[in-house]
Amino acid sequence: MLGRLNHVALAVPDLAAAIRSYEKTLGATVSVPLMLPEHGVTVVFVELPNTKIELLEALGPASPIAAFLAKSPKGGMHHICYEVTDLPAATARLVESGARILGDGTPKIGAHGRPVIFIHPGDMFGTLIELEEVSP
Ligand SMILES: CC[C@@H](C(=O)O)C(=O)SCCNC(=O)CCNC(=O)[C@H](O)C(C)(C)COP(=O)(O)OP(=O)(O)OC[C@H]1O[C@@H](n2cnc3c(N)ncnc32)[C@H](O)[C@@H]1OP(=O)(O)O
Ligand SMILES: [Co+2]
Repeated sequence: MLGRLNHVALAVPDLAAAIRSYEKTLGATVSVPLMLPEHGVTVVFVELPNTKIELLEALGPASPIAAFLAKSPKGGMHHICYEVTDLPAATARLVESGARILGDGTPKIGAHGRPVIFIHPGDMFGTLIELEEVSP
């Protein structure tokens, strides 16, 4: 069921500062900021040879990142995203196993323009897990 690790997401209190640090200090290639109000985030991707780092800043008062930063003001690891080729089948297996799918339980379109879901961290041993559907 699981494919590649699509990204590791880090919540940051100041995206501009994080971009500068990744570009200047780590010499990274960072995408341009993308505002995604439907997710309550502004996001950039740090390209790595084997996966991506997603840097997330809160967008709007209802942002999940704002809630995260209220508990961890300096930021931190927010979620990891696995690729799957059949999101409906993966979702059905998770629901059948008793895991909670966050939001209204249906996929949203993520930053890559593909369907994503999130699994409640309480049902994944304390880590927020995102699944992103990719073509087989
Ligand atoms: C860029 C677009 C897209 C992509 O394409 O990649 C994204 O990645 S969007 C990213 C932002 N969107 C989301 O995170 C959506 C899913 N998240 C949520 O629904 C909520 O953030 C949450 C996970 C339900 C947490 O809600 P919150 O209100 O912040 O806290 P709760 O009190 O309800 O938390 C319950 C429980 O979960 C623990 N928690 C909270 N956040 C995390 C986390 N990031 N990782 C691990 N655990 C987390 C929290 O501490 C609570 O634990 P207990 O107290 O033990 O119950
Ligand atoms: Co993500």
